[in-house]
Amino acid sequence: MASVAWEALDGTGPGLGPELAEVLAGGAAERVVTRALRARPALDAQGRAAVAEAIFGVGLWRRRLRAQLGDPLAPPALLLAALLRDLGRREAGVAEALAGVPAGALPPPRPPPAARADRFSLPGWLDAELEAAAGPEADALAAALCLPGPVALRANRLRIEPAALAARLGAEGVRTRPGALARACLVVEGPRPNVYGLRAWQEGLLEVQDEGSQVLGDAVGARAGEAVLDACAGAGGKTLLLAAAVGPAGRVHAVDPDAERLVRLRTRAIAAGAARIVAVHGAAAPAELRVDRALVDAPCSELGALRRGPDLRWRLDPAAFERLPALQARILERAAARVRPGGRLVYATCTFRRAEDEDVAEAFEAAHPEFARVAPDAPASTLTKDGFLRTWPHRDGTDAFFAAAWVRRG
Ligand SMILES: C[S@@+](CC[C@H](N)C(=O)[O-])C[C@H]1O[C@@H](n2cnc3c(N)ncnc32)[C@H](O)[C@@H]1O
Repeated sequence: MASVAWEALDGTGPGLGPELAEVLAGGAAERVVTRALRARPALDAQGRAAVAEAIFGVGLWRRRLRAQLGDPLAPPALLLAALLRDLGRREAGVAEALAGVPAGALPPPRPPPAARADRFSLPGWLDAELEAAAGPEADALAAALCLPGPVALRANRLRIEPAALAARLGAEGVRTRPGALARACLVVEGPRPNVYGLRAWQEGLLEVQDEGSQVLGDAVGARAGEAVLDACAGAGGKTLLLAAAVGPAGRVHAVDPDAERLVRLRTRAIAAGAARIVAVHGAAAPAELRVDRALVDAPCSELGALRRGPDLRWRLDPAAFERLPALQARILERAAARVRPGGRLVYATCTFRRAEDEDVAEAFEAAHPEFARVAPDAPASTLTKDGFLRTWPHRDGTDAFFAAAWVRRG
């Protein structure tokens, strides 16, 4: 926050009240930022960045700013002034002028709040989830969820190996290092590039994909020539990784009830040179389909991906999580029926809620003795003592993911 060029808000900050109010009332910050920038076409790059940071920053840090101000009803412009002073480290007078509040409107600064929910600006229910999931590491997890995380890329191994891609990207001015956990991962070092403007992206050599998501795809352990079911394929993040793993002699069967996502998957598969490998089935796989491996990348509360949107935590309704375990169990059950004897089943989520992770996995195996738990195909550092997979933002620099794997006996 301190490194943002806040001075570029000069003249713009005082007009941001309606946009800040919209985000605070539950509007999606990404959309509000897009509209705010469209309404101010004369802004230069620094001005645009400062407006975006102001809206995202107030959206994310609202609870902390209210605590710092000692005022739960502080108006949006005062929250912006507090953001600039307390997190942006500007003088009070400068912060007030940039935010468009009267001089002296900010109360004297207070030390950072002691309570985790205030310090890391967490809704109370999320604070409790972090405590339950991470215990003594909850503070570190909370801190990591407040940062955007690195840009991770996946080399499309149908076309290029990671080392050769790193060289190509280097020639385009993008420095990367190999990911620590996933086979085809490169992590961008230095400033965030415009990935979609890169020649390498236009040639279908890479995808943007969190390293944890790549670890999940790798965990399926798909081999050349195999048939794999991607039972919750969505727009195909993992489908394309699996397509590269099975190669031209294999097949990935993509299923998802969201037709719009499947359209995007199809487009991406064409761009990646995987169109002949991926069979897109719609909401259900053909009744006779049997596969070597099945992945259930289940719909979930997505708490592990909260770094991706600064306002997400304030827009979630925890009451909506109640229905998830039953839905997850149903999808897992359906996918399990497609796995041939000796084949492998992987259940995955991007959340750290036990009710959607271990509890679903353990209930499944209790009902299905024909499935034996095995360690997911993943680096040892990501495996728990119970043989599940977990990645963590604060430990691994990835989103938080969970996976369980089984082999069908017989
Ligand atoms: C975590 S997302 C999948 C992300 C995707 N695998 C990827 O890597 O990009 C979960 C997906 O489950 C799908 N879904 C929701 N209900 C479902 C159901 N009953 N059966 C199968 N998939 C479902 C959603 O449409 C969503 O695309």
